[in-house]
Amino acid sequence: METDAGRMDHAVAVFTSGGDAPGMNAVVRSVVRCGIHHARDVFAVYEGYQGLVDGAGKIRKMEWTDVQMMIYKGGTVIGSARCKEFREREGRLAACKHLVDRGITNIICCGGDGSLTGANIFKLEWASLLEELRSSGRVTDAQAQKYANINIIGCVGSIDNDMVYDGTLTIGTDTALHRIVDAIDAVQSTASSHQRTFVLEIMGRHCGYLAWAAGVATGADYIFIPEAPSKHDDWESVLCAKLDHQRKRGARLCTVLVAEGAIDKFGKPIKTEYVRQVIIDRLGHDTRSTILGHVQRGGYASAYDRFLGSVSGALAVERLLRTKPEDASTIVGVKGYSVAFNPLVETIEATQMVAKHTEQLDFEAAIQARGKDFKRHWAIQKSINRDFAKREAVPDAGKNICIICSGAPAGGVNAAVRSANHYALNLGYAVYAAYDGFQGFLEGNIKPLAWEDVLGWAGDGGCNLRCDRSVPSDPDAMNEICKQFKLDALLVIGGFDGLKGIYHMRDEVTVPVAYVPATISNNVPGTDFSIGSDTALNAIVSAIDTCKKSADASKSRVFIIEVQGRNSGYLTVLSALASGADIAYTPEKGVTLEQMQADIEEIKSHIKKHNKRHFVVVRNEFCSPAYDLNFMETLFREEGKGCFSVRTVKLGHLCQGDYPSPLDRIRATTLAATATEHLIKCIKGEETENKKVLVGFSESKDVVRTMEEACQDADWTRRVPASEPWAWLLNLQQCLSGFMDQVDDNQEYDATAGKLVTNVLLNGAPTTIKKVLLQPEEQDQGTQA
Ligand SMILES: Nc1ncnc2c1ncn2[C@@H]1O[C@H](COP(=O)(O)OP(=O)(O)O)[C@@H](O)[C@H]1O
Ligand SMILES: O=P(O)(O)OC[C@H]1O[C@](O)(COP(=O)(O)O)[C@@H](O)[C@@H]1O
Repeated sequence: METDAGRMDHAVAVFTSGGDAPGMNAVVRSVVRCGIHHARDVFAVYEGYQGLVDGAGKIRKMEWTDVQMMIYKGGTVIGSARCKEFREREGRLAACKHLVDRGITNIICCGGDGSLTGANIFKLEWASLLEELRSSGRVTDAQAQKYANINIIGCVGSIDNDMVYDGTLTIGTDTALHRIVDAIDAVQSTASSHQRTFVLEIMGRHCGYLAWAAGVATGADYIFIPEAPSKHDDWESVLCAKLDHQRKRGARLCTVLVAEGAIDKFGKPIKTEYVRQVIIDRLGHDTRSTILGHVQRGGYASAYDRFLGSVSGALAVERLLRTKPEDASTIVGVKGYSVAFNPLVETIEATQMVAKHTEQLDFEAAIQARGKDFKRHWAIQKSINRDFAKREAVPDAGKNICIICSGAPAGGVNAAVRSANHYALNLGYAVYAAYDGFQGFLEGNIKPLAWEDVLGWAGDGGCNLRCDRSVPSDPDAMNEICKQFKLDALLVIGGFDGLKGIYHMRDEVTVPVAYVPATISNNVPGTDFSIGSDTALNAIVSAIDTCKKSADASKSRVFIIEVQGRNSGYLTVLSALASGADIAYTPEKGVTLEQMQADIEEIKSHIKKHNKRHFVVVRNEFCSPAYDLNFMETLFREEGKGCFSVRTVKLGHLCQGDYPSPLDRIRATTLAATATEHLIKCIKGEETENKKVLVGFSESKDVVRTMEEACQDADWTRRVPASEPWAWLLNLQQCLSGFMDQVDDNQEYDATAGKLVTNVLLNGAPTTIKKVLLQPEEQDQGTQA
């Protein structure tokens, strides 16, 4: 059996297969660059399995520069196809031969469950395919021995988010949500003008995730999904009663979403046109329908999908390097900032079970099999949408919850307020709003917030309750206001300073308080994400895309782009990673003159050796107390010595974004509902211990944490958590951009846990890495992009 060291010279191939999904290009880019980083030959297989079967020019060796300017694009630059031949042994035999000829035994397949099933069949059959080729003389004995094993890793590319696995979203889902939510926002504004009802069909043959998520993000009134049809025989009456009620309470429009594969409880398909006709016939609403179709799969990739594709591709390469012949194939799943490798066969089986349960009309099993979060999140959506006028009598009616927005505006805050408001009202609790943050609260600027008041807030940017940065510090004053307004609980939505205030008064404030983190800086301890950070990332990434394209049209230009974030480099690192920027200067690492000079020299060397035309430096507003944007511009221009031109952009408050992103709306809705649920438990006396909590995310799951737990590693002076879970992504960004500075390689890959959560990319001496990154052009001059 060959040794690990012996396998180091085997090449890696990456292909995209099945339905295309935005973010696939980020996977390809990441695999190519990480493979080269590890001194491997990397091939891209064009047109999915068809390329493997056809061989020849469809399997191309990739160089560093071949994957430039592709991260932002939708679809897949290397093509995808549905290939009949690969379903037959003859086709797979041809594929095996083409791979052996090129010394490829490491495969990364980015596709849906069909593609990954094909990959598994290929792996299981590999030995017999090889033997057939050897016995017929098409490969030599030596080749058969050398390439006796094939390693396969899957990355899930599918806009449907239909994989049942340890991983939050599949690649492409978030971008599809951007397209869907944009379309629904647009439709809602015209629908509102004419008081219309719109029925929209959303993709998802077997999976209702897109319809659910789009519904939550846009505040849709009714959602049909395959896994959870209405329990009523006559769903038409239920739908119409709901829409009628909405209208009578003042809603100017109604939105109904129908997943492509929606069915009723008898398994009969629910078609968009039929729904429209029912609404016209029974309610007489002016009702229109729109089938969004392939628009949902197209367009530029969202920031999250670029992040997801980049991390998945890199970690797939890392995993391949450590795969032993006896290891089963795995699928990469990303949750928060950590990665899980899921067993391929079991994952696909679990995924297919959902469709089977649905076919058998066992919907309880279907929604359970989707994963427990889905069931819970579906229930949250239903609670928010429930018709509160018809609610059963609630013992705690007469209790009041007050919402306070603190800090700076962040995309999704209004969705959080809407969610908390509807959730609480539907359970019989009155909701109050404090205007102008804690300042307003302490001044008694508090008013009831009616159900109708927050209509349309799911997609609103800014902060409709108005926020301010004051930090509360007087618990007596807080208690006095609660007493005066008969407030039984507080829901605070905001950034670091509000949390700090609540944390320090936690024992003195008498009412329960739930804190939902919301700031674009993503600097709140106790959570992986804060509301608003995804909107900000998308705004920044889109601005960098524009600058990159402008720079690419010029001859050798460096853009230095300053982003917000205060003492947190989150926005800097994540936007650099997602946009394919070259250099990221963060407050955590700081920036020295020496570092900038080294980077300038590196830029010059890239221009000479790789003929690269543009460079992007992303700097955080606080990355250096001494070297501001103007200084950097002067330094780069002066030391560039005419080799490149320099332009600067200070994004400032544009980082806060305009309309909140789908992810922020969904995160906000879920967190606020979970927080309100917790407050209600406290009011009811069901929760007696943890009455001051932070409701945030851990590995993308919503979690309720005590203030002590959440704030245990808060650095109160720098206003950041002492350990930032995303910190290792700077290493990945550097690896993928080819600009690596001095790195620390102390952290280890945890083989027992099967998890890669550290800077494993940096194993090996930094100087060697740098050299490897610069080698490809020198090795093979002929393959420029
Ligand atoms: N059981 C299988 N055996 C061999 N190849 C398969 C199998 N299932 C799918 N494939 C290959 O994967 C391709 C894409 O699969 P498909 O189900 O269409 O898309 P997706 O990957 O998006 O689920 C197919 O065209 C075929 O080439
Ligand atoms: O609007 P202001 O008060 O000038 O604040 C701008 C700051 O607000 C933020 O957008 C968010 O601030 P926080 O980090 O305090 O939540 C920062 O990234 C930025 O520096």
